[in-house]
Amino acid sequence: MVPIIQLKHVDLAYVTDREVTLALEDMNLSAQSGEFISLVGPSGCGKTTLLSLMAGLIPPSRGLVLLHGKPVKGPTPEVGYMLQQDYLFPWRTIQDNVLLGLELTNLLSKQSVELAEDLLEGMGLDGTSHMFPHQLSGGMRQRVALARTLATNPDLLLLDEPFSALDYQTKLQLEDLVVDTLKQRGKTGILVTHDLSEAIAVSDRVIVLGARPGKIRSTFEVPDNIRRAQPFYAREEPGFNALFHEIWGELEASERKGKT
Ligand SMILES: Nc1ncnc2c1ncn2[C@@H]1O[C@H](COP(=O)(O)OP(=O)(O)OP(=O)(O)O)[C@@H](O)[C@H]1O
Repeated sequence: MVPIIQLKHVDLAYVTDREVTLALEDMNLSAQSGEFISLVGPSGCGKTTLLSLMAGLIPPSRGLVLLHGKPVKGPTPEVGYMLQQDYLFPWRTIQDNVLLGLELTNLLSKQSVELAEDLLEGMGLDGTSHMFPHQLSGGMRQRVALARTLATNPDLLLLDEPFSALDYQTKLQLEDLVVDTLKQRGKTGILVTHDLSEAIAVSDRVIVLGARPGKIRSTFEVPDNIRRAQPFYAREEPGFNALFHEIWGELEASERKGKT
């Protein structure tokens, strides 16, 4: 099967008039449709850069980034991006925020309002359509951001630490919601996180990147019993702690290598 997203021998160098920073070197990565992958690694190893490449926000300096087997030429509605901050527009209603992506891509239709209502209901936010972002809690705003990302019906969702600014309870609830929503819709998710237990609880695979220039250091398949459990309960499954310690060891080794 053609992977939904694939990076082949990708280098990414940031060039400024002062210096060249090689953020990624010979990166090879692919995700199959419906998979959920987490990327973990030391600060500055290129995780966000990797998502920016997949989102078509920056082109690779070398190599290929392929979406459904075709080179990524720029941002596309097929790829959704969710960040740590919700970036809702404070002057727009919740409904208008949800519909922003459709509006920007000229895809608004008579059915759009209904779609926004359905998405908000799916996020447990019925009745908020005509409210404004400041009237919602941080967790609710992040749900609106998820609804907005889903409104354009992307095949691939890129998630850059979307839960890290939330309190612990809300974070666990949102992890469940995101995983459920993606599974139900058969979407692919790629999550960047600094929270290793979150990475294991939500993913099919956890990929550990080495210190800059980022490369894949190792890949861990999450066992079936953990994958099948809801993220909240996955943490209690047999084998969870052992896997956590194994990946933690890799992360520590990767950090140490970066400092030598
Ligand atoms: N626009 C840019 N111009 C120059 N260098 C950049 C730019 N963006 C990122 N970098 C550098 O590229 C490297 C990778 O950055 P990136 O943000 O992808 O790492 P990260 O793994 O996501 O980090 P963190 O976990 O701290 O968020 C870092 O050394 C960073 O300083």
